[in-house]
Amino acid sequence: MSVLTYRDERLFMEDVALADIVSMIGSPCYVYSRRALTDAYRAFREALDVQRSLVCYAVKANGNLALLATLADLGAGFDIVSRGELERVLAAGGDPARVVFSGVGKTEGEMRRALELGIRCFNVESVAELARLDTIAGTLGVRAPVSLRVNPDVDAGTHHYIATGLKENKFGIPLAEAVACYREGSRYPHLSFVGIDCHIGSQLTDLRPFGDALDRVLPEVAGLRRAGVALTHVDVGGGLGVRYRDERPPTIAAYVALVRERLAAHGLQDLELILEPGRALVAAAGVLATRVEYIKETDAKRFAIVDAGMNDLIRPALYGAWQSVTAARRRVGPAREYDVVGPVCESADVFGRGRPLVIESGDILVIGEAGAYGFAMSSQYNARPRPAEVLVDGARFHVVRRRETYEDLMRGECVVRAGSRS
Ligand SMILES: Cc1ncc(COP(=O)(O)O)c(C=O)c1O
Ligand SMILES: N[C@@H](CCCC[NH3+])C(=O)O
Repeated sequence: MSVLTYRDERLFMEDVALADIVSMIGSPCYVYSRRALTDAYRAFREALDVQRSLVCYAVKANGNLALLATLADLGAGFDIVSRGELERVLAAGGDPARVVFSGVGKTEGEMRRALELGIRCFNVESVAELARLDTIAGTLGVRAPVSLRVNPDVDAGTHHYIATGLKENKFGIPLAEAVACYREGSRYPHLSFVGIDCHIGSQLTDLRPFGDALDRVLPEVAGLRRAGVALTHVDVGGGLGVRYRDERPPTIAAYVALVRERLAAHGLQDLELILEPGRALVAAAGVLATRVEYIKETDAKRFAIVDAGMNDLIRPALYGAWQSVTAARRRVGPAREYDVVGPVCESADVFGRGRPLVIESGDILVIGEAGAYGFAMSSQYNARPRPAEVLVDGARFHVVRRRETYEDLMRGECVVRAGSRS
């Protein structure tokens, strides 16, 4: 957890003690490091330097406006999958001309809004979607920029819930069918085929599947070029993994080097390169801080019951994902093993099993690598208001999303008693 360091006995993010944040704004809370986010973005930019390129942050990983604004200010583009994400990008000052729109189920309303704003490109995932986009662009009197998301039928070697590049997955268009669409592009008078896109899954810790996918897709791009269909960009999606426990994911530099080497091998180095990283930008920049409410010992187990639950961070419950658990105050004494569990009424509400800790009730625990798919996947299950989000910036911190209130829990609802007139 390089974003965190102990100073004396206290755990710091940048120059702020996590326990100080919690004592001021309460628990649980997500805490993000602006420096870590900026460093990760710059690592992509530096690796890409010599190639015309655009880093489109995958908003789904964490759509907090303060993080989006940080990335927009650095010049990032954005990969969105819904109108809601588009509105977030706009609210954060993102440039629609740097937005790519992915997703298998874009509605008419979403397409219309994105066309009116003049987004960079639609990553189209089916022939039916092509037809719909063509019609809507026609009614608006514009040409929609299109990149087909192809499904290369490659095993990403990741958790099967987050693998997207196999032919049985719902994502993308089979390669041969996509090639036919490009060749018959004139059938769609209101579309302009500008790029090709491929995203095979998330949390990839090996370069090989990325290389395999490129080796299937790029020869087709070269073939299309020979046939007179000149695309201007290749979008390689996201998916670069991070280290949660003992994984050894490739560095950003090694990943970018592989992509550039494959483009050059197929004579496509002049194409613009688009990337859609999510996790690799934000996972390590964030933690979830939570207080130990109770320590409970039974014949079978010792539990640390914390005030965050699976509704706040679902990855361990949903994927069996391992995330680090560290005490915000280092105590001396023998470590004991705890199952770190939340208050939610589900046996899956476990953040970690058998974790060695030296803690007392009231202590703050810090769940690491929680910046990606943490708050973004949170819910109010068990009628639990969602946590606050905080951005650390050097020695200062800002609440960038206030904790939800009990009024927030019931917002928009009303009571209708039997016999009421509508
Ligand atoms: C189309 C698309 N692009 C980008 C991403 C971001 O993936 P990751 O967070 O693994 O970089 C995803 C999510 O897997 C995605 O579905
Ligand atoms: N939610 C997943 C990643 C999904 C990626 C979505 N395309 C995770 O936490 O690992």
